[in-house]
Amino acid sequence: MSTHIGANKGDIADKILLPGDPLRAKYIAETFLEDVTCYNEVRGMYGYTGTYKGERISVQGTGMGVPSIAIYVNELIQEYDVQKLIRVGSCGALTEDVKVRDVILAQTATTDSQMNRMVFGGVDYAPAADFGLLKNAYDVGEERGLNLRVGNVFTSDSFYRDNAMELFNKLAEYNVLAVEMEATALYTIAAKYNREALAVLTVSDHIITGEETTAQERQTTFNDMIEVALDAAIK
Ligand SMILES: O=P(O)(O)O[C@H]1O[C@H](CO)[C@@H](O)[C@H]1O
Ligand SMILES: O=c1cc[nH]c(=O)[nH]1
Repeated sequence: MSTHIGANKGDIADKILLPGDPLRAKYIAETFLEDVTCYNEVRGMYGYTGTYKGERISVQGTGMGVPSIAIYVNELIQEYDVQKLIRVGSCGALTEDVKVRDVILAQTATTDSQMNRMVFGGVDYAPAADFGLLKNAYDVGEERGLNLRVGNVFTSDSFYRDNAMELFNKLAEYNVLAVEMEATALYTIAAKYNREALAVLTVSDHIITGEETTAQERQTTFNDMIEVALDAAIK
């Protein structure tokens, strides 16, 4: 057991999907995996291991925000030796050319989180996706005919902020495609331990146009995102 994960060594596969919502972890395990076992219920942050197309793979909820995902990613790497980590999350679009239901592969993650500043002092470290995983996910998405976008996302330390549009318009001007809350931490911690990481994100709403997806649409596009992530992980 690690501090926040109630699994024994060996219970967790070397490849893992990481949704923010633990109930999305349950949905992924029940819908896409076979021979599933639940290895974690600590804090209701469900974790499951099963097989996908014959390959062993796990899925673990991370909670929302940098401090929460950082706990799970640190423990998954240091205590359970996980090698490939793919976040599967939702995001809000910032640029006009990104549409709701699009799937975004986060090539890098701009952030206002203090996490890297605590490590690098005055240097602005640029957290980046693993190129092999990014390429796999892009190829898989293309084969499926999905409208995939690749680029910079903003990992925000707060969901609600004063004068949000001022910042969001500036980020859009610099071609930051969308806002979410975890990718930067995943990429930085994975880099520290020389592991492969990627964030695959579904656009659930558009910050600029106000467009939103219905629950049914979110389900369908989440399925596209999950299958891209699963196929990229085993490719
Ligand atoms: O859908 P998830 O993976 O939780 O991701 C997004 O949704 C949450 C905010 O509603 C934040 O965690 C953000 O990153
Ligand atoms: O607008 C959004 C949508 C999902 N996640 C976020 O952080 N913001």
